[in-house]
Amino acid sequence: MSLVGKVAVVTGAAQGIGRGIALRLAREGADVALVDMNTDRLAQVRAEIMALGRRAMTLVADISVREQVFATVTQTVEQLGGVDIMVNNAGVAQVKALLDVRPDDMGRIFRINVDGTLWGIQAAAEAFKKQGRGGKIINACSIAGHDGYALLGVYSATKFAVRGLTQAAAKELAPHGITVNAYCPGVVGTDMWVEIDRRMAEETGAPIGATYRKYVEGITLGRAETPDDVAGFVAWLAGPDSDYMTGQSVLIDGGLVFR
Ligand SMILES: NC(=O)C1=CN([C@@H]2O[C@H](COP(=O)(O)OP(=O)(O)OC[C@H]3O[C@@H](n4cnc5c(N)ncnc54)[C@H](O)[C@@H]3O)[C@@H](O)[C@H]2O)C=CC1
Ligand SMILES: CC(=O)C(C)=O
Repeated sequence: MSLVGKVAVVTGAAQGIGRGIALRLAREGADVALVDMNTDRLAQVRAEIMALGRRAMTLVADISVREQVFATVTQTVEQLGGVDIMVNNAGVAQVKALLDVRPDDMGRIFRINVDGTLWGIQAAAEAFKKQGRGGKIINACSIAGHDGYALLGVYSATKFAVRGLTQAAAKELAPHGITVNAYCPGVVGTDMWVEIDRRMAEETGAPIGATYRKYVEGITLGRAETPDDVAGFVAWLAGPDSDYMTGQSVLIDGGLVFR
């Protein structure tokens, strides 16, 4: 257990990849503050973590609102005694042809995926600097932050932006002992992909399930990714073995994209 005595904040922790990360960090010994807008599911994840013998708290917040993100970190420090790891995981997808995108389509997804990630970086960095013992910031990127995908163009743009923020923050925060990295999953069978598949069907006329199957067929390891596949890597990024790594957005996708 590499994270005993550490406190982590995980956004988008009520389900999917965020839930998987929160549980894995707790299994590695961390206490966890769970941030999301889905109150009921947050409470379930909190109960799961407490059953593992770790402390857990829930914080209902919209990560696109800067003050709310700062409040989650402040409350974590007050209630769990500090903060060592910030996982900026929450994000949303959007399926739309680029030529159909209008100004209203741009705002929300950028506010959540890009602004929300930056507010998380800022809030964590402020707390880490005050504590004076460094810290780990870990952002959710995607294969779509390495390649642009048809009908996922605006989403891809947000994830390329996350890579840029990750690199710049790594450079700005290194003098404070803070590392900043990102994980880039491939096709993880969460609610996000159920919705992507449904919207792809609407946009292309493909049957429900066909887009998901097509993406999965491209995975070298021959199966879709699970939240646990992502969580193990994030736990490594959160732990001491990644201390010499910063500014990286690492593909953890079963061999879907090769770089
Ligand atoms: N599912 C996949 O195949 C992949 C997902 N990702 C990224 O991983 C992250 C997690 O994805 P999934 O678990 O699949 O998604 P999901 O849709 O299953 O879960 C996302 C969670 O984030 C929360 N959330 C959304 N907007 C929020 C906001 N403004 N404030 C607070 N919480 C908010 C939702 O309530 C939900 O609990 C996202 O950043 C996504 O872009 C990256 C690559 C692949
Ligand atoms: C949801 C996501 O990032 C992809 C490209 O599958």
